[in-house]
Amino acid sequence: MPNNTRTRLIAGNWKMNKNYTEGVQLAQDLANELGHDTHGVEVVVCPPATDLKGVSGVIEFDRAPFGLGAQNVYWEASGAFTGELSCDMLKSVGCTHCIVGHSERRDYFGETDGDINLKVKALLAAGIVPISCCGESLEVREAGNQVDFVVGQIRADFDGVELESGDQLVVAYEPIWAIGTGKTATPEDAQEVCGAIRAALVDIFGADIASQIRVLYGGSAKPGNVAGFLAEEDVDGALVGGASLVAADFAAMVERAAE
Ligand SMILES: O=C[C@H](O)COP(=O)(O)O
Repeated sequence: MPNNTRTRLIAGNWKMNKNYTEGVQLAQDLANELGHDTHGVEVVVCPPATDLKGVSGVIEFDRAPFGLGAQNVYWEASGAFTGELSCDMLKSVGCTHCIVGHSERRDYFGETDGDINLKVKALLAAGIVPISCCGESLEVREAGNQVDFVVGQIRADFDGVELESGDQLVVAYEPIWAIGTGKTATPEDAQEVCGAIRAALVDIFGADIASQIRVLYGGSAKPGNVAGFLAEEDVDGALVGGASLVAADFAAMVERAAE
């Protein structure tokens, strides 16, 4: 278990996988694998928008021990924004968390730090916990600029953001070169950047709040390597892509986090 007071968090990002029927099935399989006790580890799954209501039903009726997160949100409350979802819509289907700033949204859909800043503020105002992603490209890492780059993202994404407590926000460090590639950062690589993220959070929010914000590692995390990341002082969990699509693997990661 961690030597700090932060509750470990294992979050699954299903990305654009699993239709409604498959998503409900995966949630039920995960509920069966986990049983009713996650031994002090918080678990969240983030299915595609079309699956949210169905997975919410599994959480409610099967008493599944995980929370529900969306993968995206728009900051306006309502109106003519075709294709977008508001915070209120996410809340109405039971979302407690929402991923923002994933590198896939930044790279493929042109999301900027300014967009992410507005999304973080809208989610906080709605009482939804943002899982705010950051991470450097291979080019940035090879130039040795990963810490400066990620701290710059954090400062821009949280500019003007105010928190009352550290459990309102989660940060996920995901080096882009490690996402879905099978190449993982080493635990030491993760700690270098997650430690710098924590220091930046202290600067932005103050030491008390920053000490309670969970910082996750993401990028080819799986049952066989997650314990190494969790052993690092500033890594409080994982944001899991591919391995979250296999109930037994994701449950095994939760088990590792409980050890
Ligand atoms: O949000 C999750 C990350 O992009 C990691 O994905 P991955 O575990 O498939 O590498």
